[in-house]
Amino acid sequence: MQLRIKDLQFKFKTMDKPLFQGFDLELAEGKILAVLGQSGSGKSTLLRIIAGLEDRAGGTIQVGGRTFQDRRRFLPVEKRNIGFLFQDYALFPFLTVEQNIGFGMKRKDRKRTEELLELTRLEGLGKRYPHQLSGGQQQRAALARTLGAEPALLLMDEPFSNLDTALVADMRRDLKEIIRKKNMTTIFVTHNREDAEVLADQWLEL
Ligand SMILES: Nc1ncnc2c1ncn2[C@@H]1O[C@H](COP(=O)(O)OP(=O)(O)OP(=O)(O)O)[C@@H](O)[C@H]1O
Repeated sequence: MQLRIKDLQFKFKTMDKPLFQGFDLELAEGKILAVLGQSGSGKSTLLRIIAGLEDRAGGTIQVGGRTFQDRRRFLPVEKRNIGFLFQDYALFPFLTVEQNIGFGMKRKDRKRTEELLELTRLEGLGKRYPHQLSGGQQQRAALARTLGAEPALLLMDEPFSNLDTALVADMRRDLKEIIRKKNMTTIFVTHNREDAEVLADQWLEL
């Protein structure tokens, strides 16, 4: 299993009831999990806990054989090697697409940058700045940057919510193909059951 969560416990200070209690989850390498559920059910919080952005969760989290947290340890976010794709793309506006992709890499590598540009169908657009790209291209550039860091797990929070509906079907297909080619273990949050139907191998209702 690429991801193992055992007996997760989590509650925000302001809450009476825990958001997670005795929660378990397993995901095999290369599989795509869709997380669905009503507003406020804890979807984004689950991603934040896995990424190490919430440090008060109980239980065990292991990714790629590494323990992110257990009773004794808590690995900080920067040591977890998690790829996070937000709905607002989070590209650096003052860096070109190539520079954005290079930013995530441990060692700058021209060849790998070119490969990622090709994989995300951005050949020839490497020298552009994010504002010179369409929404779908920005989304793919953000994915290329995230993949450049070779994450052990890819987390996406509502990856399609800022895209025009006309683009969503293409983007779903692109994303699926890219994730499959890279054999990326992926968790994504969505409100849209169609996203889950097209993209996911596994579903989780929170
Ligand atoms: N920093 C915080 N402090 C206290 N409560 C919080 C905090 N962040 C989120 N919450 C609460 O925790 C619950 C889960 O929030 P979360 O953002 O994980 O939900 P979600 O399922 O992603 O919702 P949505 O579908 O609306 O994005 C909500 O009730 C929210 O109000």
